[in-house]
Parts: sequence; structure tokens; C-alpha cells
Amino acid sequence: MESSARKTPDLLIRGGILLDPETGRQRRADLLIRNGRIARIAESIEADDVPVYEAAGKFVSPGWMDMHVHLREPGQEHKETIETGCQAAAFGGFTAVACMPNTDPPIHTRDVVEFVIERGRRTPVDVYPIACVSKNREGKELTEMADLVEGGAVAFSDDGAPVQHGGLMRRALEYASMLDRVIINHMEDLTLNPQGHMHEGVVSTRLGVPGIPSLAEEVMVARDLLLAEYTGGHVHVAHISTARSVELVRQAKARGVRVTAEVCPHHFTLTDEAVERTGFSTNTKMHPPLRTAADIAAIKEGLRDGTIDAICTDHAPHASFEKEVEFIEAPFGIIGLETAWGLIGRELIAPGVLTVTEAVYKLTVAPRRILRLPVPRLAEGEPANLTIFDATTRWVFEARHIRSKSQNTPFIGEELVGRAWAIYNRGWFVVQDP
Ligand SMILES: NC(=O)N[C@@H](CC(=O)O)C(=O)O
Ligand SMILES: [Zn+2]
Ligand SMILES: [Zn+2]
Repeated sequence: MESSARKTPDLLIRGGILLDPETGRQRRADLLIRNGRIARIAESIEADDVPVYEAAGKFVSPGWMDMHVHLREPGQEHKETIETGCQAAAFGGFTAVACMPNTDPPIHTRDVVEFVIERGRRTPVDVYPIACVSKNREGKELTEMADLVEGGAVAFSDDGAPVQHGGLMRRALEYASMLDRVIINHMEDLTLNPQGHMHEGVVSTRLGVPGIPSLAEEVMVARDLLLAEYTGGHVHVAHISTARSVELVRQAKARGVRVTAEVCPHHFTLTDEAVERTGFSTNTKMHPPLRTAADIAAIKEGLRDGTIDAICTDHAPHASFEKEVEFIEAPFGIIGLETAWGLIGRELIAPGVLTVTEAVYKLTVAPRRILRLPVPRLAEGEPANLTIFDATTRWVFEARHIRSKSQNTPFIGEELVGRAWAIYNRGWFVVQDP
């Protein structure tokens, strides 16, 4: 299993279906890249002097963005580095990621923001750091938010932990609003979840594992919706997982609250029964936990009606020695970049929950709007930033497909539907072999 990443300033992508997620327009055309920019789009282009990628039967869309990943650098390079995380992103079809600040040191000062951006520039993937809301993610004192934005931070979050303190969240929303940025909250009221390890429900009761109630998420979502409404700030619900949270966001949107939400593929694919079925595999342990079939149904409806804006992975690498311990000792989180599109294809597109265009919108336009980033366009003169993929290839996800430094995924051995075949960004062409 190989992938090749090389600088390819000139490239002809022949015969693909160019997809515009904003309008839904699809057009079969050749696309010529010269010097990293889209030089021409036409029915048929002859260019003898440039390498050709045959894209017949495949889609070409603006490059995808995963707005919630953990790249672990600086400080936890045994789990992941910016380089390996970006290789995983490229395999998954992403030309951009926004990375969470629970690193060591955390992304809470401008020098760390700049370090992450600089490391990202060495890869084919654009890396946008999300900076901490509070110093050391301790939830006590706000960071120098204006300085962090000037350094290149695109949003704020204490992800890994919630902003537990309501007063701090209020001020964070006020400052972020002045800076025209979003606060992304890990929605979990810690006082309602002292030490749970899986969803609190019949399965946790049967297994005797301390549970994490849905209420812990929903109370925090409800609080933040009220705070956003009161301050006029923009709050983004990280990794939404319960039916009630979806309903709260839906109602808040209807009354004009500035709220957006994201969901991860594992939360519309697996339920808490996976913990039992796998005999306590620690790859079924993450924050928030896998919930119930009713929650999955509500999430799908929320994706369909637009309540849930974006799909992200919450790619959370942990080394084998950390995950290969007893269930209650294991850290929370799974990797997700390599499997995201194949799960979207299997769980959302094949069953008709979303069209290809709608799914791509939630991976391109939506995350960038939330993070106030320009959306790449497939148009002559624009920088070439694109993803080549299909939504129908059935393939079995195997360990050899993993580009991340860590292997903590519950999806090895599963058949997925849809494959990202290549990305092009900043002059880099990264192609995957089947
Ligand atoms: N999702 C997880 O289970 N873990 C994340 C933290 C987080 O996203 O809250 C991690 O950093 O490992
Ligand atoms: Zn989180
Ligand atoms: Zn996270």
C-alpha cells in the first residue's frame, strides 16, 4: 500500500466530474493546473508536456477540511506528529485541518500557534491551529485572544475539556465576537460526569461500567446556547452526540442564535453496544461516548435538515501501549482521518441520508465558513486546492491503510463505501494506490 506525495506544479486532471458544493452543479471536464493554479477548465484539454491523472468516473471537488483533529505536536509526538497527522489527512482526502490545542505545551501562546503553522507548511495539508480559550486549558483565565488571532489562530477551544465556568464562557464569547471568531466547546458538564467511561444506559448497567449521561452534554449545550444568545457570540458545538442536543441546536437556530454544530462519523455509525460486542475494546472508548440507535437516528435527521453543519473526525491518536490497557484505564479517543469518507459513504450517502453534494458541503464550505476561512473554488485563476474521490468504491479498511502514527480505530476489517483517491494543494499532488 503506497501513496506518493510529490511537488507537481503542472498537472492535467482528465475526465473528472467537477462538483461545486455551493450550487450542486456537476460538470464533466478536464482541469489543467499550471504552477499550482487552475489554468484552464474545458471539455477537452490537450497538454502534451504535463503529467496526466485519469479521473474518469471520479469526482473533483474543492479540497476537504476536517475542522477538528488532534495532531499531538508539540509534546506528544509518540502519538502523532504534524507530519504524520497530515499524511493521514491527505489519505482521507483532506487538504486542510484545524487542530485542537490540547498539546504540551498547549496552543495558548502565539509562539505555539506560529510553530504549528510553520510545521504545517512543510506538508501538503493546510494546518490551522485552534487556540485555547483559557491559559493551560485550566478554565480560570482567558488567553491573549487578540494576539493569538494575529498569530493565525482560527478559533478557540479548550477541547479535551469543556469551558466549565459559565462566567468565563460568557467573556470568551464576548471577546471572540469582537475578533469575529467562534468558540468551540467540548460539551460536557464535568459535574454531571465525575468518572464515566461509556454512555450511561442499559448497556453500561449490564456491563457494570460507570456511565456518562447524555445529560452531561445536553446541560452544557443548553447553557452555551443561552450564553450565545445573550452575548451575540458564535458558539460551535463540538462532536455532538445526543438526540436532545440536536433538538436544542435546532430550536436555537430557529430563534436566530449564532450556533453551529459538527458530528463525527463514529457517532452516526456505532452505538454503545459496540463496547459489549467487542469485549471492551478500548477503541470503542471516546469522548463523547458512543450513544444509542435513537441518537444516531436524530443525528442523521440533524444532518439532513441542516441542524448539524459540518462533519469532522475528532482524530484522536493514542499509542498502542496507552490503549492496550483495561477499559477503565484507557484514554478516550480514536483516529478518524483515514475512515471518514468511507463511513460517510456507507452510513449517509448509500442509504440516502445525504447526497454526495450535501456531504461534500459539510466537508468544504461549512467548516471554512465557521472558521472564517476562504473556501477554495474550482475556477480558472484560483490556486488548485482539490480532492479527487468517488462515493461508490467498496473497500476493506486494513491496518496498511493507516497513515497516522497510531492505530486506535474500531474500523479495521470493515467494508467502507467511497474512497478519496488524491488531493492537490499548494503544488503538492498526493495520490493513493488502491
Ligand atoms: N475525543 C476524545 O475522546 N479525545 C480527545 C479529546 C476530545 O476531543 O475531547 C483527545 O485529545 O484524545
Ligand atoms: Zn472534545
Ligand atoms: Zn477533540
